[in-house]
Amino acid sequence: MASTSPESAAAGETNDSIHIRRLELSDHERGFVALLSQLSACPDLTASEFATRFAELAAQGDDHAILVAEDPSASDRRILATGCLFVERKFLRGGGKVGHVEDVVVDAAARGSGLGLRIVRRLVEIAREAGCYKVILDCTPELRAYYAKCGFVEKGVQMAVYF
Ligand SMILES: CC(=O)SCCNC(=O)CCNC(=O)[C@H](O)C(C)(C)COP(=O)(O)OP(=O)(O)OC[C@H]1O[C@@H](n2cnc3c(N)ncnc32)[C@H](O)[C@@H]1OP(=O)(O)O
Repeated sequence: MASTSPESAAAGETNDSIHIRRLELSDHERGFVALLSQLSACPDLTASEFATRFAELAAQGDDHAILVAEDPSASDRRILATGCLFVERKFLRGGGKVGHVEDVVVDAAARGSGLGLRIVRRLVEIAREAGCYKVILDCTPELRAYYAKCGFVEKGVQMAVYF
């Protein structure tokens, strides 16, 4: 699921010129890491560091998917948005699976046009197709309304230990 296979444009309610697909190795040159830095501290990675992490994630097969959005008609094909799903395999629920949505970010210049909604909806669809019984995520209180639009309901309390 992580890796190089092209993603069909399955999430196209709006903004149809934007293509959503799986992360590719060459996305390092298309500003993928810089885009992530709009979400959290994300120092640049060398091409070699990026390739190492890409290979590690690809080795997780269908348990890890990173989607990216691009405008194929743009000359530089910069990455405009991204979001990640990883699948946790449990003993609970008869060996059930839980999807975790992580690292959702839309480039500041592309926000407000439905791209964030499309990315998250597609990640949820992938989780459903993978047999997950639920999909969960952590976010700040300010993003409640956005994730509600994506179909999420508030549940429980987030706890963390930072190192
Ligand atoms: C699990 C995680 O990764 S949490 C981290 C989320 N990422 C970030 O905070 C990074 C910075 N922010 C962003 O990248 C973007 O603002 C995002 C991802 C939060 C939203 O992306 P956008 O493409 O702008 O959202 P999109 O245009 O699809 O909006 C969908 C709906 O949610 C609403 N919405 C979007 N952002 C917000 C917000 N911050 N607060 C309230 N509502 C919002 C929109 O108004 C829209 O509603 P509508 O359909 O009624 O018009």
